[in-house]
Amino acid sequence: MDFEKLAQLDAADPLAHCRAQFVIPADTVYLDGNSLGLLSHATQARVAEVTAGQWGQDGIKSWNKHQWVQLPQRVGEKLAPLIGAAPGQVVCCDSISVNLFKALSAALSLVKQQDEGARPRHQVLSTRDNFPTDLYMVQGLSSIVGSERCELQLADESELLANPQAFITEQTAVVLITEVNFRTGRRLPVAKLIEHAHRVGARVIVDLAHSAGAMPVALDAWQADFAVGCTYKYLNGGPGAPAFIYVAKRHLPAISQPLAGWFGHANPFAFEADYEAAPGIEKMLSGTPAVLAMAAVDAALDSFTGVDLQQLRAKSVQLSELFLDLLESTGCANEFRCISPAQSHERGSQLSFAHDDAYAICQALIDAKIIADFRAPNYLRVGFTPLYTRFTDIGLAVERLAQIMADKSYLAPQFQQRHKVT
Ligand SMILES: Cc1ncc(COP(=O)(O)O)c(C=O)c1O
Ligand SMILES: Nc1c(O)cccc1C(=O)C[C@H](N)C(=O)O
Repeated sequence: MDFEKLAQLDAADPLAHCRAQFVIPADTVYLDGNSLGLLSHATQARVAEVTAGQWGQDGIKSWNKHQWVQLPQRVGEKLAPLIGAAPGQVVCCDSISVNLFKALSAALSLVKQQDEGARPRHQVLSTRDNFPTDLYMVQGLSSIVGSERCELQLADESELLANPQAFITEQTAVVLITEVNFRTGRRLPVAKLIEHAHRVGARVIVDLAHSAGAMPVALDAWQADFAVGCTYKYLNGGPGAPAFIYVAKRHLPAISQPLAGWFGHANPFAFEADYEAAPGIEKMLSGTPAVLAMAAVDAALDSFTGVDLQQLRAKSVQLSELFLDLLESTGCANEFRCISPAQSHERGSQLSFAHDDAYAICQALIDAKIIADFRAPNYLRVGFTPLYTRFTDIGLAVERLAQIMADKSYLAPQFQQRHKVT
């Protein structure tokens, strides 16, 4: 491994300075930011301040004094430029799953209004290989409103991309699409799918779980209708950090959502018996914000200040290409089947490899302080977070992977037992 050359790449990296903002686990190469991003020093300090300083010293006064009440909007506005959204369209709240439920209901009622009395369409089109929670939320909503109002229709991802018109039809009410496939890392052409959907009057919900903070996203330019995403992956908001939801401004006056909690009320502190939705994006809120967790997200987003997202994407591609090149040069690439697309523009910020012993290989890698992850049935995933992953890290990861494959140390009994949840 030519570590001198890798050090030169690190020295020339315009984002190299970002790494110092993070707490990097000792002697560890962390390639799992696609599942849980690392802690930043600023986040650590903010959580301490909000806990001891604000909650500890100011108690209940903090809702006003430290503007806890406005956190969902404030964090939403801070996040908006990272996903290509103009102000007034994003709030931070709940989980992706819960936000999907709200977005699905809102999108279906929007299409019903638009179809005015004609037999309302009810199909929600998604991909079979989507992250399961996305599909479960459609199934859950369907069990409440009935399949005549909401019915999940599944398409094979490759077939949908090859022939979108065959799947996105006049019967389609909503297209629910995740930009980057969590298993394969395949990046779907969202703008093109939105165009197809709009042509037949369908609305689109985009799941940005594996996009936000990893690459430029252009929700407004794409004319997306709704979007959801999490903050615990590439945005480094922390375990279980609250998610976000985007609603295009043009839809805000017409839409409503069923989880109509008091934080979405036009005047929450009037404590009125009747619900009146807030006029703006606040109507997507439900209950009290998780202040400590949201404060962590707020601080984590500061590490994107001054970061050019095109540069971020360029580094992500460079890191993934380097991984593939180095793996090839070690001679062990052919032991794996790379299930991620060959072309970098068709990938997110991860690579996935199929191998019968992927679970054990992943455990052996973790034991060697290379943090990757495993997804059933047999995929090894490595994620690249351009803010803190160095080119040198890729060299170390591939070197150790090659070693594990050469000495077959992954066959040791301690790596075989499947007892881990992630
Ligand atoms: C594409 C996608 N959607 C949704 C989720 C999860 O959503 P939630 O925040 O509700 O756990 C994940 C990963 O956890 C994901 O990869
Ligand atoms: N959200 C997660 C969790 O609460 C526990 C373990 C993993 C996760 C994940 O984020 C999984 C992730 N969406 C994935 O791509 O597999």
